[in-house]
Amino acid sequence: MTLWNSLPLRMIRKKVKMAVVCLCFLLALTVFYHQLPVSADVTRLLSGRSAGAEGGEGGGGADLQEELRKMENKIKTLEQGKKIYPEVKFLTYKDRKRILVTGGAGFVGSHLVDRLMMQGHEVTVVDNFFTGRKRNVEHWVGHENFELLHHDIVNPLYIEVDQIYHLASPASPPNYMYNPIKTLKTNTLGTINMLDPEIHPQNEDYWGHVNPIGPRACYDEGKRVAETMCYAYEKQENVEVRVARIFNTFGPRMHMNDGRVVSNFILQALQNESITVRMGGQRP
Ligand SMILES: O=C(O)[C@H]1O[C@H](OP(=O)(O)OP(=O)(O)OC[C@H]2O[C@@H](n3ccc(=O)[nH]c3=O)[C@H](O)[C@@H]2O)[C@H](O)[C@@H](O)[C@@H]1O
Repeated sequence: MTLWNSLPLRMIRKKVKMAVVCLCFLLALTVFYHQLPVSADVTRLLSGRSAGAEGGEGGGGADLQEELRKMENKIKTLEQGKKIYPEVKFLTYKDRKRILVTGGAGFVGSHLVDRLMMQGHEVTVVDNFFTGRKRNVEHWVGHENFELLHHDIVNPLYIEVDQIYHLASPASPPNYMYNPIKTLKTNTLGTINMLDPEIHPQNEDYWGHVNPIGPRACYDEGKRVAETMCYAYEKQENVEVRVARIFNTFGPRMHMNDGRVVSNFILQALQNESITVRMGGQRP
């Protein structure tokens, strides 16, 4: 055995090797760190000095601090569960109305809700979500002027409001024909439940094609009875009533498979299909 290979010397050799490896690693780490674009800013931030103070130009540290402050505020807002809502007008107690919108989670109803909320009113939506979707009104959920109730208007609802917009009803043919009895109940019993006061949609010079037994009768007749009831309440109980008959409304939030003419046309056009015009275009 030579002196070089003796045990103490072998141990010293091992330690020297390890020290060289550690030094190389530290050297590589330092080079890598100085190549990171944020390293200078982080160093400045940690030492509390701005770029301007250090180099006499720029002010990048102050920008970074501003960004950090903004991010902190965002995190705080998220932690507090605060949501950013569309801007609403402020109405005084005298002008602000408590408004109930039945079917407010539906296509037309949800746009009405947007308008009323932005005008500064207190809005309560009642919907059984048969065709409506929470997502149509989710941008208001949690707002102090907004309330969403999962309720079927066929059952009475005791709630004190100044106005009611009554839109709860399946509107597209496949939906209202799915359960004709329920459609009739919603438009008759549901309307009675809401009459105190009442406003509901359907150009008043249109008198329709009356067919009390056809597949669409559940909707048509239901709406007719609902109108008759509204005016009976107006005459007998002095309930202030407005009736709006809307036709073939279309726009954002409409169901793709709504089944009515405009959405059918749009869908067919988008799919590069022929557009279906029934009865020689006499009626949609
Ligand atoms: O064009 C029209 O004449 C129709 O316009 C709108 O209907 P629309 O918004 O197009 O249809 P949907 O998106 O299906 O909205 C109806 C809402 O009523 C709700 N609904 C339906 C049925 C029911 O029993 N209860 C109830 O709350 C649905 O969930 C839905 O949110 C009105 O809501 C209908 O009353 C009207 O008949």
